[in-house]
Amino acid sequence: MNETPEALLRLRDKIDDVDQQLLKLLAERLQLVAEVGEVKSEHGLPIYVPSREAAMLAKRRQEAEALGVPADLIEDILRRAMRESYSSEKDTGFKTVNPAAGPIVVVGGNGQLGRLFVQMFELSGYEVKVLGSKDWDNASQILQGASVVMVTVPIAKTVGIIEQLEALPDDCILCDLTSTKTEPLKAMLAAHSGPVVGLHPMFGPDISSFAKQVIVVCDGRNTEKYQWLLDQFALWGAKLKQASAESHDEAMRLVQAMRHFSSFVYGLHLKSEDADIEQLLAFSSPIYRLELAMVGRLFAQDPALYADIILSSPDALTMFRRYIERFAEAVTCLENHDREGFIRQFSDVADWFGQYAQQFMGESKQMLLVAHDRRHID
Ligand SMILES: O=C(O)C(=O)C[C@]1(C(=O)O)C=C[C@@H](O)C=C1
Repeated sequence: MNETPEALLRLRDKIDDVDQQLLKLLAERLQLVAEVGEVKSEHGLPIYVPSREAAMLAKRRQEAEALGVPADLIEDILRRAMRESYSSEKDTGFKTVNPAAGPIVVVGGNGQLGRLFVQMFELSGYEVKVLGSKDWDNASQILQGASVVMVTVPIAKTVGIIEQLEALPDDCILCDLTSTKTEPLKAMLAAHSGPVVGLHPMFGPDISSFAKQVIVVCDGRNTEKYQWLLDQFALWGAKLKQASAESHDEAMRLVQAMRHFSSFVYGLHLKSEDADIEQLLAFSSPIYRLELAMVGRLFAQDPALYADIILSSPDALTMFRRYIERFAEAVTCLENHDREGFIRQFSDVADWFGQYAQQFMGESKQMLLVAHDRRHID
């Protein structure tokens, strides 16, 4: 075995020194960000400030280039640092947008998503009560004086639970976090005569902060009375996207039902083919590794949740049938060795994607680079 040359050892020592200086600078940045968090929670300013980020990144990129440092390198580092900023600033707490609000009741607040909202409301200075499955005997007491009742229970139970809510204070905001919106919204409007809003957080409970996370908002009734709740979410850094319940549910057919179902079938196919995951991993290209991660992560989660998400999506099954037909047609095209036909269809789809194809090419390239950085090969 070759000895490590003395010159290399000396250079590595110097690199260690530089990395330690970087570490100290990062610690200093984190400390400043913690102070920013204090100032923001005192003044009620949002965690996420896209204009500041864009201006700062543009400036640093310019300065990097002047120093012969790749601009993408400093952007990667700063974006990663800002992810820490979001979660650090979250821990300092948030201004209470509506200090006069009575208790916030989270129905299903012991579930994972429920717990996340309980934590965020508490960090924002509200009194929070949980109405769990074992608390229904005391429901009227728990709901007394509530300013918000947030329903976050499994999809299949949502409408039943909403119908079970009785004696809500007239001006209390009734909202839900279910991943379908038409039926829950209808049920909420029927159960309550006060402000109603349907919400769908487009993320799972494992996020470290709400910064840049999307919440779909479907108006039910009395927008002006629930606006403070949306303002509170915005302070957490969330991006609110207004939609009708129907258009939301239609989009979810593709965003959720189709997405999860095709991952499920691909997993089923791998299992049925008795694929050797070790070998697939060893031979995988970066994009296949990402595909395995995307499919495999489904099977680390609750099957009942996915069954409910897929089954609750209106008309998803008829769409799956159309998908199978297209799949079969595409196979037939190949069986017929119709290379021209395949290329023609490919080009038609490419035209349909238009400029998004290039955009997705760029985005996925970035993801692949990050995934590759994390790779360790012995
Ligand atoms: O400058 C701010 O407002 C911050 O909160 C700090 C910071 C950063 O880490 O630089 C973090 C989040 C914002 O989106 C912008 C910048």
